[in-house]
Amino acid sequence: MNHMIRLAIQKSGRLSEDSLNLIRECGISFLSSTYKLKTEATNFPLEILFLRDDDIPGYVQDGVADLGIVGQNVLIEAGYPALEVETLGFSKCRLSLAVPRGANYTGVGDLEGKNIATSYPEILGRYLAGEGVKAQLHTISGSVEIAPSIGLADAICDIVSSGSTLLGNGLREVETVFRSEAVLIANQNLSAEKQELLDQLRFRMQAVRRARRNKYIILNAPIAALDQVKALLPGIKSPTVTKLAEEGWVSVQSVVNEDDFWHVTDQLKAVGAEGLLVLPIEKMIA
Ligand SMILES: Nc1ncnc2c1ncn2[C@@H]1O[C@H](COP(=O)(O)OP(=O)(O)OP(=O)(O)O)[C@@H](O)[C@H]1O
Ligand SMILES: O=P(O)(O)OC[C@H]1O[C@H](OP(=O)(O)OP(=O)(O)O)[C@H](O)[C@@H]1O
Ligand SMILES: [Mg+2]
Repeated sequence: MNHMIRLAIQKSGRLSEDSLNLIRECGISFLSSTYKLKTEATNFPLEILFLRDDDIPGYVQDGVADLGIVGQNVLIEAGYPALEVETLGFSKCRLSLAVPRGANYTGVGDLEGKNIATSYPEILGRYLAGEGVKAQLHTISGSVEIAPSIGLADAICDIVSSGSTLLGNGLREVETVFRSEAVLIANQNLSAEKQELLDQLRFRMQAVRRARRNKYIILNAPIAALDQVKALLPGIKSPTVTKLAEEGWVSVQSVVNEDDFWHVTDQLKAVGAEGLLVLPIEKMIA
């Protein structure tokens, strides 16, 4: 009986570093080198395959790999949405339509009858059908942003993050077609043993993600402001409150969401909190 689970990740590209970091932050150790396309973890029954990202959904669907990490854009384009089991919060980007900066564009209807270059004909085709627009799609596998300037297309649909590639190629983003982030995908017919390993991995990944989204905060506050501080820092169950040696003051320890951090800090200071210390959290198990 094979009790090892096989995870496919991108060999080199936008997903690689964050995928490797996530596995390591889950407490899994392994040796990796540029030339080795397969490695085994030393402290978890996990084998890691290093592949082109486009091949990962098909391999997981067929059971060649049990698990994979890919962008939702690649997963949906490949036609296997049901394989997704966990969003991972990195490699966030969008698939957008763009036209030459000077082109007259009033709405998606303007693309009727036009040539559009893309690496995502399935996702784009569905989007345009939903908008009732008929266009000619030219599928190219990379450097899509060059297409209008060499007369290959009137518009493009490709991945955008900062927008610098569009800017550098004289293009203007006009419609968001799809929003994407990295996801963990899994074969749908895993053995009971592999399902158990997947559950363990998901548990660890969730603890890592939760920890990344939160900070540990320690502060001093006058006892008179304690109720307001508690309301601002509810923590996981409730904050820890200990007396300071100085009369009339307490130390409060709690957890705060990164997104709320600056807003909450301003309010804490406004009610008299002092000496705030903020620490990263390594793992967070609810
Ligand atoms: N600029 C970006 N910012 C954030 N995420 C991105 C960006 N570009 C791509 N991604 C995400 O990362 C995934 C991999 O992108 P990458 O450019 O490395 O793919 P690729 O060139 O097709 O790689 P491969 O050689 O493995 O086929 C994309 O499918 C997308 O989900
Ligand atoms: O909006 P931006 O921040 O400029 O990012 C968008 C670019 O990033 C990706 O390409 P990448 O740089 O990964 O190169 P690739 O074409 O080799 O995949 C994507 O295909 C876009 O071209
Ligand atoms: Mg690819």
